[in-house]
Amino acid sequence: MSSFYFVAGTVYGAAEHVAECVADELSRLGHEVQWLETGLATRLAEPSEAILLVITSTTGAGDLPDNVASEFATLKQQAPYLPHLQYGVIALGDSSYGETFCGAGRAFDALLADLGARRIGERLQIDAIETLEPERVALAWLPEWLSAAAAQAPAKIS
Ligand SMILES: Cc1cc2nc3c(=O)[nH]c(=O)nc-3n(C[C@H](O)[C@H](O)[C@H](O)COP(=O)(O)O)c2cc1C
Repeated sequence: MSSFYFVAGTVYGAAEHVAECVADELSRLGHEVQWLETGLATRLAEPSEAILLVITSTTGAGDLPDNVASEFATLKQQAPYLPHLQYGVIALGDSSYGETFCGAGRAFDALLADLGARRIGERLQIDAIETLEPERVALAWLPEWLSAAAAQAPAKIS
């Protein structure tokens, strides 16, 4: 069994639904999921075997959803060094927004990398123009991401 921390940023619920579907699948596979809604910087700085999965939509002009914006700001301000942390990112967006496409997911990815964390696999970007069922895209991506996790973090995936 492996442990995953989940952070879900959402405005209208699509990213939250994706996160719930992915969490259900990880639970079904026997893994443990812990949702981090507050105290993100403190929890991530603690030594842990948990792998972080950030699932977030983008709002405004490349902005973070309100429900994760202050946690993100605190993480950036406290800037804990996170070399023990491995993470993945599922970014929901809409490519018709042009340069701000999936901006919130990209911002989380860049901040975590700046803090010394290591991303597992590639960031998944789900375009609302291409699918009405983002959870299907995420669930199709998950096995490959878990394989990458097993290759990159064998001690953490079992
Ligand atoms: C007001 C508004 C602003 C948005 N701004 C962006 C944006 O800048 N970049 C982007 O990629 N998607 C943008 N989107 C698209 C959403 O990220 C996308 O529809 C996503 O699936 C919504 O997920 P949610 O229901 O979890 O919030 C925007 C959507 C709305 C309604």
